[in-house]
Amino acid sequence: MTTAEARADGARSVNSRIENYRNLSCLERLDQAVAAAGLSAADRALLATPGALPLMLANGMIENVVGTFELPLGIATNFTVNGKDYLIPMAVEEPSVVAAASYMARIARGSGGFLTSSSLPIMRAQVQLIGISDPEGARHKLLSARDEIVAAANARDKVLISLGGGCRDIEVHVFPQTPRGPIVVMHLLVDVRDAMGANTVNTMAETVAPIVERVTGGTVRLRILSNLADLRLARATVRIPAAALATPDYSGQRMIDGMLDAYTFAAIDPYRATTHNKGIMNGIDPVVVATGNDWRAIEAGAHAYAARGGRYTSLTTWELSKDDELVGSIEMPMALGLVGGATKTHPLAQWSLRLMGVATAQELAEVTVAVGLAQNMAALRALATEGIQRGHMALHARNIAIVAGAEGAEIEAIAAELARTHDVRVDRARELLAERRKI
Ligand SMILES: CC(C)(COP(=O)([O-])OP(=O)([O-])OC[C@H]1O[C@@H](n2cnc3c(N)ncnc32)[C@H](O)[C@@H]1OP(=O)([O-])[O-])[C@@H](O)C(=O)NCCC(=O)NCCSC(=O)C[C@@](C)(O)CC(=O)[O-]
Ligand SMILES: NC(=O)C1=CN([C@@H]2O[C@H](COP(=O)(O)OP(=O)(O)OC[C@H]3O[C@@H](n4cnc5c(N)ncnc54)[C@H](OP(=O)(O)O)[C@@H]3O)[C@@H](O)[C@H]2O)C=CC1
Repeated sequence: MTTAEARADGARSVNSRIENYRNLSCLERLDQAVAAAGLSAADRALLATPGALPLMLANGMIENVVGTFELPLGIATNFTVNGKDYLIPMAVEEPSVVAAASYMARIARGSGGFLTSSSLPIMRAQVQLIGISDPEGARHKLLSARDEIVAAANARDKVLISLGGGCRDIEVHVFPQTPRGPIVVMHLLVDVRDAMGANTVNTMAETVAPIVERVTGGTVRLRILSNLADLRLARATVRIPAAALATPDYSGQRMIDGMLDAYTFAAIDPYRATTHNKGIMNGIDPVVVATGNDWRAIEAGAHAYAARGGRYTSLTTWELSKDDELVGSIEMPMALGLVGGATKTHPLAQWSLRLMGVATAQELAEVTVAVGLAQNMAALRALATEGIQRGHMALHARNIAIVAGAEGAEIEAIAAELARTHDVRVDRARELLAERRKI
């Protein structure tokens, strides 16, 4: 099944624009999301009841388990990607991330939302070869043995082959001079379908190692995937007319100018690019975590890709179209799975995937980078105008109120006062709490 066919197959009609969502109670938000996404009563119960990850399951996931560590799970609203609406699960500890993504998605849906594409889910596995005096000769021998190597790799994973995946090709990279002598690295290029693919390709790399040694006469050392998944790219673009960005204080054109200046700063300066990309990962990591995927792998791939030209730069680009629209784009590795790893073990990972209604790992990857682009747009918009603190600190104020000891209705009341006076500090929150409790 192609990605497009799978999408049509899994098509369902969701309206991700839920008015007044922020002002509902947690249970009311859950009910609205369950209704909007057509989830079951069991799906509602999974979230409504504490302990979604039973200790017995957690104990089977990692070692020396003593409990579970919970994070808030929020839902970003308003997303339209390729004409289809999505509710986005985001597991994250940082305030203002979910609000910012939802806000930019609201602006973007006015001009059609996000358009995305992706390459096939091809992962690289590396087989390191040492002890060879003629590295170029070894390269040629390996390329001549390509068919045997690919066939041996594919013999290991019948399930993957039956799903249309498998090892497609090899590459050979030569490092003629290293402190340890010449090193040759063979890459297996494997279509891993709907898996993240690490275990899949690692197994293949270990399987073909004896052939690599026999063909070259060298010694194999490492056999492991590369997290620089530069053949497994997901892309998103968004076009925003100036009018959609205007606020009472900033015209749309002034906003675009500010955002383009902010982007250019990230494009030229690695110190700024690192923070800019952190802002992009603010959107991506919460989706990766919520769907049970390996966020270390995604982070490693993202930053290596950002430095691929030998200079660390922005993962997004922002331009002015000839119609004076702001055009944002993102392209980055996105090795996400719908199967494998914790995606099938963690009940909330499965819940999150059902909420999104994604049919393939490619669709998940594309929606996830769209969230990253939205998040970047939010940060640029805030930074280019009023600064990050007003919007972010107003939401962070609730954290500060909790740290100061506020409970129940006190939390919103103290947070509102901290935000109103632009004085979001724990000692101020303690003063306000003491005053309130005296009354
Ligand atoms: C925070 C906002 C959105 C407020 O912005 P605002 O103008 O106060 O928002 P609003 O009250 O006008 O609401 C607009 C929409 O935002 C959403 N929204 C608004 N508030 C909520 C809320 N409480 N709960 C849920 N959704 C919320 C919601 O979608 C709402 O529309 P509605 O659906 O209501 O019609 C804005 O100031 C913003 O986008 N700021 C940027 C925040 C941000 O980037 N946070 C990330 C943390 S900072 C960081 O780590 C990264 C950084 C910044 O360093 C990266 C970089 O440097 O590039
Ligand atoms: N450097 C890194 O990033 C590393 C990461 N990891 C970890 O590896 C895990 C991910 O590995 P991964 O290989 O995805 O997981 P799994 O090995 O758990 O799952 C992949 C397997 O699932 C089966 N499968 C069933 N349906 C599908 C489908 N539709 N598409 C593809 N495969 C399907 C396949 O065969 P079959 O049924 O025969 O198994 C496939 O080999 C993560 O937990 C990650 O943290 C591990 C090592 C290193």
